[in-house]
Amino acid sequence: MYQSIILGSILLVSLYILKRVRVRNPKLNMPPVPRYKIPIIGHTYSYFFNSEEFFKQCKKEHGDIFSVYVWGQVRTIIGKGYIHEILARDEAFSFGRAFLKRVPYDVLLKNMGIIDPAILLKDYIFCKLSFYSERMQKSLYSATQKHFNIGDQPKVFDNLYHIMTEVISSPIANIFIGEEESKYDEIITAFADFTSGISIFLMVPPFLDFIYPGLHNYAIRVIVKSGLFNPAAKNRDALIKHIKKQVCKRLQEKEKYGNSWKRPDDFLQDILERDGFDANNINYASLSDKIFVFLFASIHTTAGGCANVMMDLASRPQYIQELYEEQLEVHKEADENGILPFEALNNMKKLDSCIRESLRLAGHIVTLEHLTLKDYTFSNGLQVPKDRIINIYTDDVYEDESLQGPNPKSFEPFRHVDANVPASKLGKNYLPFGGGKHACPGRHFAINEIKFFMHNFILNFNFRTKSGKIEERMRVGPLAFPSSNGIIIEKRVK
Ligand code: HEM
Repeated sequence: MYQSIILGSILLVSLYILKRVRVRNPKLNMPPVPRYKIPIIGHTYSYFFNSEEFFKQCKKEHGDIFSVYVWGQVRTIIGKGYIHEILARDEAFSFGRAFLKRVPYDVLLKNMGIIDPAILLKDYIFCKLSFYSERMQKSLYSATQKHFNIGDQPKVFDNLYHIMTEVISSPIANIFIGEEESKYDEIITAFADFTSGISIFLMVPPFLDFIYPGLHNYAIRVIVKSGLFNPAAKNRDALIKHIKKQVCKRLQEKEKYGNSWKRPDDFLQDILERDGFDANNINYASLSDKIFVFLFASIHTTAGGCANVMMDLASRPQYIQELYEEQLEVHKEADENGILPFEALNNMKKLDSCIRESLRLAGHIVTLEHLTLKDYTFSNGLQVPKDRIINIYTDDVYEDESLQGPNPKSFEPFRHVDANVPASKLGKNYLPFGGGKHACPGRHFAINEIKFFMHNFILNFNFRTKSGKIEERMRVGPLAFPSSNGIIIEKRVK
């Protein structure tokens, strides 16, 4: 027993020393590392429990680029002066590779094959935003009716993020696997459950990396492979069942109607045709994983964005009336079924500004994790090695008056109305969608969804926080998530 403890301790200390040697790579002009008191723990405590103050202090002492020692590894933090280098140099910094270190998609979606999600989405979905607008509105409207089904009495809703993953899963299912299958609760639950499952990978801090860098990733891969926690395996059967049903139906109809068959418009049909559809050899596991890969990117982010906008307004109900008046005016453009023309989105100026403000103040202190693909020298001469985790110090951007205007951290929903900067417009003072070549290609799609959802929500309901106070974001270390506290919703008397 004692022997194992002694051996274990020697191993830990050796690993620690080895890691420190790597931190001080003598060949590179590395960013400064602030002093820390406890070996192995390093800056982890301040990073996790006092991140806002900790990073302010680090920046004050060390400038725009510095490294911190957390979860047993060194990561480099990039302040506002150098963020553009990370976003512009995709040969050196990768958001996707850093994401894979946290979420093992290669194991979760092992049947996916090689695809470029951004290109597929651009080719098949984002070029048809106006075409999909009516379906997006209808499915958002019916999902809202279902999930915010209240009578004449006010009702409390807790955990908006959870509810919104179900609401947003509805238009996503409609556009990705078709109108018919999106009507099944089983599919909506599978989409939402997969999304919430993946978000857990991002929320769990990599404790095991204290023992050895990379051990956390190794452990989660084992857990996923063993099936102990695998949101894709859990929901794959449901997705395959519905895809199969659709594919069989489409094959039969195509056979029956020949050239007069009206091909359904959705992503499923697009990728079937793109992959040289062989009716006798359909790989359903591969098809389902190709759909899964888009779900987290499109549902988690948009549901979180919606939940934040709702909570920000519920916290400040004094702004809702002005937004209501704007939506009433916009709604005059709706047809007899309540469907707005695509162009009506441009007239929701105040709502758009409010959404931009909510995304701007999402609350992360550092975020947009990237991984270095090679040794890199910043324009100030500091260097980082290959395989280094890089975090962008977003709070540095959002608390800067010269970039944001007066009271930069206060939520002012109409701050952007006159500035002609819609919520989807990227800028060096606005980073929710990243930037550069890999800036989120789904941002217009996402903002449209949030606007259509909020349009109906504001027209139909009054809402306020249950606590009667401003609800802040839920903080997990330097990251922020929508508050899970309740809001009270009641039907608007028209
Ligand atoms: C409010 C909602 C959303 C937010 C905040 C968001 C945020 C982001 C961010 C920060 C990135 C990384 C950008 C970078 O590397 O610089 C990204 C990438 C991406 N997003 Fe979004 N996103 C949202 C909605 C969506 C939606 C609805 C879709 C798809 C329908 C989508 C698809 C993607 C894809 C495919 C990428 C990878 C782009 C690439 O690597 O080239 N996103 N998103």
